Amino acid sequence: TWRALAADLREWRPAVMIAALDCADEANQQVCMDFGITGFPTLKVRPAPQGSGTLGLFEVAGGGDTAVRDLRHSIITNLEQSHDAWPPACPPLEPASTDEVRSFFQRNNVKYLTLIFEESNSFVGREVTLDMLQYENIAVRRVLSSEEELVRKFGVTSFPSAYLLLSNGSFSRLPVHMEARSFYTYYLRMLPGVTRGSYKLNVTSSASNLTTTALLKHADRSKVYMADLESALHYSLRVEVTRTRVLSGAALSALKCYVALLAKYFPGRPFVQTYLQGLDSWLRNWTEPDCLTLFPSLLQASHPAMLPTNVTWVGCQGSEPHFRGYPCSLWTLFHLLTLQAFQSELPLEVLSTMRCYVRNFFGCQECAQHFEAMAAESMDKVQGRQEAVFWLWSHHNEVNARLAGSDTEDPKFPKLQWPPPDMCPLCHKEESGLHAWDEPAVLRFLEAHFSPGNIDPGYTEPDTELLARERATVAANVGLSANQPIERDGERERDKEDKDKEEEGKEEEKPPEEGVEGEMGARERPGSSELRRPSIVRLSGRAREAQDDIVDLDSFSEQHFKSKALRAAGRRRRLSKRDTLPLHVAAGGPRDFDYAVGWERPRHGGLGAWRRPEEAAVGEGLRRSPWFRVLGLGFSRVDVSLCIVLYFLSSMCLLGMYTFFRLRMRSRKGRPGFPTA
Ligand SMILES: Cc1cc2nc3c(=O)[nH]c(=O)nc-3n(C[C@H](O)[C@H](O)[C@H](O)COP(=O)(O)OP(=O)(O)OC[C@H]3O[C@@H](n4cnc5c(N)ncnc54)[C@H](O)[C@@H]3O)c2cc1C
Repeated sequence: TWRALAADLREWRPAVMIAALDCADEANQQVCMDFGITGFPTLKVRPAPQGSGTLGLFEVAGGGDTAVRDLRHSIITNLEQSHDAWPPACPPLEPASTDEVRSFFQRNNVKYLTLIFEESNSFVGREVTLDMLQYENIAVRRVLSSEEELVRKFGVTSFPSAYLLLSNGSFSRLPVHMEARSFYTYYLRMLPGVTRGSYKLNVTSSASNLTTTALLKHADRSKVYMADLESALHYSLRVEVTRTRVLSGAALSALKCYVALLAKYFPGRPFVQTYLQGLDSWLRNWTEPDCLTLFPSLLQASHPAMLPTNVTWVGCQGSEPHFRGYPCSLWTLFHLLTLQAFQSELPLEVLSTMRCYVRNFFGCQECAQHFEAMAAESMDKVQGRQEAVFWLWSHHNEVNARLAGSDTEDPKFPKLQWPPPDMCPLCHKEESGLHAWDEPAVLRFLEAHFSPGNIDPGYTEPDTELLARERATVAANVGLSANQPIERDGERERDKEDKDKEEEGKEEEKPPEEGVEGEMGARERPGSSELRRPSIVRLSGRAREAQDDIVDLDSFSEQHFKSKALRAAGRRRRLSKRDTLPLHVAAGGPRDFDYAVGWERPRHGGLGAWRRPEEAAVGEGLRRSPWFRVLGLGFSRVDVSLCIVLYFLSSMCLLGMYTFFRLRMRSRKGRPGFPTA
């Protein structure tokens, strides 16, 4: 549709230009967000900027099925409404008056004037005007049927009809076979003396059809690649979800379900799992009034929380950048999850989450509509876990069949009924001369193919490099060099001791909210009218105005890790006086945890399963510390100790005075009694 539209409006340049922007490409994420694109295809009209430089965007229509004619009409209507920013190269589109026509040749140096008589709701006149924009020696104006004087003068009997006026005052009706745009345009372009202008579109080299065909990575199609899965997570959470301007209601629930599912079943690297689990607990509770209190316990998890930010397609690599990639990885991810959830009590757990995700976030709107239609037809009928696996497999094959031979098919990776016979010979059989699937064999194949053991870590960034980079980022964020320990024993320790005391004093003096806010990003401040959001909620430029919540998963990871390091630094400060445990997480030293134990993770362990006893002890201490602050009412430890000492001394003093006076009283009472005898 868009290509047809661009071809149809080619002659309208320079008044109207059609440009395509690939919003599926992460490199265009910002500009697509600025334009408010939440799915594609979407068509936006941007009037040529004038003075103020404001965009003044308005949406014309969405949906690839909209007819080119309707889109063309919408563009004209929107052009006419944008009085403030009339494109400089756009001819007048409003109807001509009798006076204007009468004096036309005195004011314009052209050979021909074409008048198209039409009803007010007709677009032919304006379309032909724009079609002839690049042609010289001719002008086109529309005249409405209500312009009686002109209608009478030209003897117009039907609408639309076109009349050609010459500068000598003679006129004639255009002898066309059909009163239609293309017939008018063709006739006018053939007139003697009418020539095409010299307008040329400035095409920069980047706009030309240069495709960089990178060397294809070696991929074994019998494997599932972790690089594809992590790229899918990155793209879905950081690109696709953040396109949603208002994250509330159904979209928020869909995100929560999606993240909860990932946290539960995604067989990822431990730091990715920690990231997902952290995000899940945060999202799960963020509407509750006390949700933020759960966050500190998460920060005590010893594993760094991280989701790699690079996109690397391996099993989903296309022969050209616009083929395969993300949609392929999303299918792969959900197949994997249906099989990981095989023990789940809820057969629809994965499918309904996928349905919600696709409906709310999947950028390809056409795909989302097709998927929703399939889901509405039969998804609810799924009874058991095995049926859920089969439902996704068979419907994916349905999509493969529909798309085979379409222009979205990568010629190097044709759409097949999957798994093909060479991948799973036992999956195929013949029944009465027709192909049939052997379902038990298919299930066995799917279980093996989408098992964690079949996930190839190839092309993922090695854990050590990723963590080192992350540490460097965190260290930079907290103002330390990557190789510099946050604190060393001995000299540095003693030098810092006094400073520490000071800082501790200051820290203890802070009201309890501030201490917590430092870790969690935000908290309602007493006296502040505005409820501050956790720092993992980013307000995008546009959303900021409307105060819409956009969960910024990048900053979630960053903040999570950074605050963990900050907290650890604080914790270390306190611990360092008692022992000399090095702080490894941010210091770049050997890790005090072993996360590279493989891809498996404790299924039901949750966060606690990753915690070590000493962390639990430290956690206890930290959990108590806010109470200490509350009881201390802002006094430092020194203040409290002095109070206790003074209290003790004054008590002793009182006790001494009491004993002294009591003894004296006794001795006085006894003295007069002696001489009575
Ligand atoms: C929900 C959804 C709906 C979509 N709808 C459309 C649409 O309407 N129109 C459109 O043009 N594009 C649509 N797409 C994209 C399209 O389906 C492909 O994802 C895309 O064209 C890339 O194709 P591919 O060759 O990489 O393989 P994909 O079809 O994406 O498959 C990815 C991988 O999954 C495996 N696989 C293939 N078939 C199956 C199966 N039946 N069961 C299990 N695993 C399988 C293979 O290893 C394959 O490499 C949709 C994508 C999704 C996620």
